[in-house]
Amino acid sequence: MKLWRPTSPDIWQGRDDSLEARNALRLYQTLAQTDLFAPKQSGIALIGFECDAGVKRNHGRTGAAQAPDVLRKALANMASHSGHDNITDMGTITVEGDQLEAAQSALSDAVQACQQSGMRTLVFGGGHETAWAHGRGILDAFSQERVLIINLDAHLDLRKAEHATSGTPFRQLALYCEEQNREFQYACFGVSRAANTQALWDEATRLHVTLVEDLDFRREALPALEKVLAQADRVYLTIDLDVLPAGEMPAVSAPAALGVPALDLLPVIGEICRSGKLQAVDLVEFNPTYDRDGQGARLAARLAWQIAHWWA
Ligand SMILES: N=CN[C@@H](CCC(=O)O)C(=O)O
Ligand SMILES: [Mn+2]
Ligand SMILES: [Mn+2]
Repeated sequence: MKLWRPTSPDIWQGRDDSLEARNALRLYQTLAQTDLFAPKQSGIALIGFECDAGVKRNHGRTGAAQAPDVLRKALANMASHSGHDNITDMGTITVEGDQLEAAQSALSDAVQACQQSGMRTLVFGGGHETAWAHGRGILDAFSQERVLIINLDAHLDLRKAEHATSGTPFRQLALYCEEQNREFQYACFGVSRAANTQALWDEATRLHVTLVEDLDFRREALPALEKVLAQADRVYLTIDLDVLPAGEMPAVSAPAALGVPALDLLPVIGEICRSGKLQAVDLVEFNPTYDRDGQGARLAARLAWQIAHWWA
């Protein structure tokens, strides 16, 4: 398949404790690998989207294209508990030069095929241009259902632009829903008023976006979540790692000035996982160039670990 490659065998490696006990296993030992064009009937499809062409177009700091394999490596050595033996690594979609739209179409098609086959999708981006591709795949897979998009992000990513960037995915998904006469159900939690212009804020109001600001997160996130979940059949959760405080997550293109700590985000993520409606998750904007001693990768991998555990 063009624009696709399997994960190299040296990525899924770690410590071997298996002589201590049969269940002393780590994730690299319980994970399966298969080709992207051969989805299974259940479980979690882990797909990499090795792309920062959208970040580049959005004048951001590139480097997110290196994220998928760095995140896989950080996940590999974590202990394998319930849910982790459900993960199948289906390799990585790549982008050729500035051919972002072709890579996004490849990801959308792969996501739709995995979902229609019975798998849920966990995508390691990539810049937030990942979300136009992942979200479109989910909307296409569930064309008769109400799909709620939950974005944990300092940014609204509702920019107007002639072509796709990392700042436009939710505007693109809104237009896609409008073309199909579907309701655009978008909630952005942890958003920073200081990191979004009034024009973007006005666009969010026009599109009836549910907003929970970083300042109000502790008080408002769970009640707001309950409301939006009640009106949805399926949920697509996209986690832009710049929602975290820069001290916890320096490894992003646009670090947050304030941010929402992981320990505040996790109860919200837990509720989403337990809703029974969660179909798709991605972690985006991780940029290894700016990591410190692998701490950012470890935190991002722990979020993925926790989601796979709760999802089960
Ligand atoms: N993915 C989105 N990124 C932000 C970047 C903001 C910045 O560079 O400061 C956005 O477009 O709003
Ligand atoms: Mn974003
Ligand atoms: Mn962001």
